[in-house]
Amino acid sequence: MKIFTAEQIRACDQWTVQHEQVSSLMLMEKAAGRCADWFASQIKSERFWIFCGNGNNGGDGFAIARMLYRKGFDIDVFIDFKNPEYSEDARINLQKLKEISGVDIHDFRQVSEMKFKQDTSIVDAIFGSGFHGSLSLDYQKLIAFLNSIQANKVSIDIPTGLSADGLSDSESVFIADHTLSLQFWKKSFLHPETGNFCGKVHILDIGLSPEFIQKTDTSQYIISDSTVQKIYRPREQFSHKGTYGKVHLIAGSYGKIGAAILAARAAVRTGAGLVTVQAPECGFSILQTACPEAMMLSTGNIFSENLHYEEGITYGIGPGLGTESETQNAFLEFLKKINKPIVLDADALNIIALDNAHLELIPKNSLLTPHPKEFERLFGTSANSFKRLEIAKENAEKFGIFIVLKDRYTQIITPKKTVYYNITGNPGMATGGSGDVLTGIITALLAQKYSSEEAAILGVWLHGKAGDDAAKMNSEEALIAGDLPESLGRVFNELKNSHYKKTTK
Ligand SMILES: NC(=O)C1=CN([C@@H]2O[C@H](COP(=O)(O)OP(=O)(O)OC[C@H]3O[C@@H](n4cnc5c(N)ncnc54)[C@H](O)[C@@H]3O)[C@@H](O)[C@H]2O)[C@@H](O)CC1
Ligand SMILES: Nc1ncnc2c1ncn2[C@@H]1O[C@H](COP(=O)(O)OP(=O)(O)O)[C@@H](O)[C@H]1O
Ligand SMILES: [K+]
Repeated sequence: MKIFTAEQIRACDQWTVQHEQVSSLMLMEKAAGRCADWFASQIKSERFWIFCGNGNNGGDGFAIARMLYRKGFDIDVFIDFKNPEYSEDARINLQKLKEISGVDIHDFRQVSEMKFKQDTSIVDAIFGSGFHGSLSLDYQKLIAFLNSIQANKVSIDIPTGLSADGLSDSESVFIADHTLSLQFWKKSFLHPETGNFCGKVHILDIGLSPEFIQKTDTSQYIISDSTVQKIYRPREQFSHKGTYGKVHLIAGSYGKIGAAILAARAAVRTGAGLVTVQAPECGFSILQTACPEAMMLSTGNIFSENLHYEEGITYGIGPGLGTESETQNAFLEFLKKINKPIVLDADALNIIALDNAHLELIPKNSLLTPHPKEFERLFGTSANSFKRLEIAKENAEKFGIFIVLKDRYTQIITPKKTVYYNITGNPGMATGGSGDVLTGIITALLAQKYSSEEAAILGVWLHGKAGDDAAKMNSEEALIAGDLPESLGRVFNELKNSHYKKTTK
């Protein structure tokens, strides 16, 4: 699914009005209808306070107010009495609303004097994708007041004060529990500094032109279920373990053998034909007990100093590896021997980060899976996550590598600077060892002859889905990394079923 800028969304809006049998007023009616249906089916409140601005976001708010009133809800609408200028479609919808005697329209400056009943929901239709600059004092006070109220809060299209494309200049931003975004994801929903204001994002299809969407280029995408279904290949009937590749995980050291176990369990559950763990002997008995499906190769006593290289193996290196000087030397020598894509995580990245020259040793099309701190060690600090993404793009291109930048919405950055955001997963996965599982998953997919790009996209999606399945079983709080490989089976079954549904009657 493509992510468009605010400007592209505006162009899509205009194109739809010019090329399809629909006026901008009808489009607003459709958008408002989808929102009103969502409110009626998802929100328990009997009454709504709807705050409307002077542009089309406000227009959506007026139409939503009318529709919710007709559905039997108690509605109060708040506008800016000091500014009588409206966009054409907002003006028409305000007029329609004024014709309904049961809806009270107030100046928003009166809100703090009004009695607030507990089950009221607050709707923010003040500013949407047309917002720029910062808010005047009156609006800042309004947003501060609304943010201070305990209520269910919903933003239409985008929380007021936020920009669709990145950081905004506004100091005050409406804090929503839900954002009903029209047709598209916006980039700002996907980054921590801005996404925190959106609450849960719901994308409502308002039927904008598929032709425009198809022909308009972008370099940023959401990984949708349909993208993953196209990548996924079910297993072949006449296959054997050799068909599904040999994985070697170079992982674990004294006190961190769990990381190797988690990666190994994930690799066997992701369908690799044969999995071997290269680890120090101190971990052998626990590894062989915890994951008997995997074989072992010794790399030392309590840390790795002697790595084994063989042709035809897919390597995933780093979880719990340690950064002893012997391990550093062994790993860097090992890198020089490899000429096909590998997966590098955790301490493998920390060793590379010790010297910029090490980056040159990474085979082309390899996958690096840093969390933000590891990313900083590799490529330097950045002021915010938008700048970090730009640095990631430059380096992915420069070194011909895929960077899997782990976050709430993990970003995959390709050597061509395309960005894929993953939206599966949940905060339950913020627990030690989740990243080790991802290394096992991606390495197993690479071994099964998925391309680096496919392995990254399918891998992060599967990992997040497994997290969602595990949270359903165990709650986000009680989720532990070891649950993730156990959940993969249900995720694969779902994926396989949707694959066959697409190809059979
Ligand atoms: N994307 C689409 O296809 C559709 C979009 N619609 C709505 O239209 C919205 C975009 O409408 P607009 O382009 O009119 O933009 P907005 O309504 O988001 O904002 C523009 C209005 O806000 C004012 N404004 C902007 N920045 C301000 C600031 N810092 N302080 C005070 N006032 C400020 C402008 O003067 C203008 O009146 C979307 O967010 C969505 O809600 C829907 O009506 C239907 C279809
Ligand atoms: N709030 C969150 N929502 C969704 N996924 C998350 C969240 N926090 C962490 N994750 C995921 O969990 C994994 C954590 O990886 P990492 O930090 O390397 O953990 P570890 O080093 O303990 O294995 C990443 O894949 C990340 O995307
Ligand atoms: K809004």
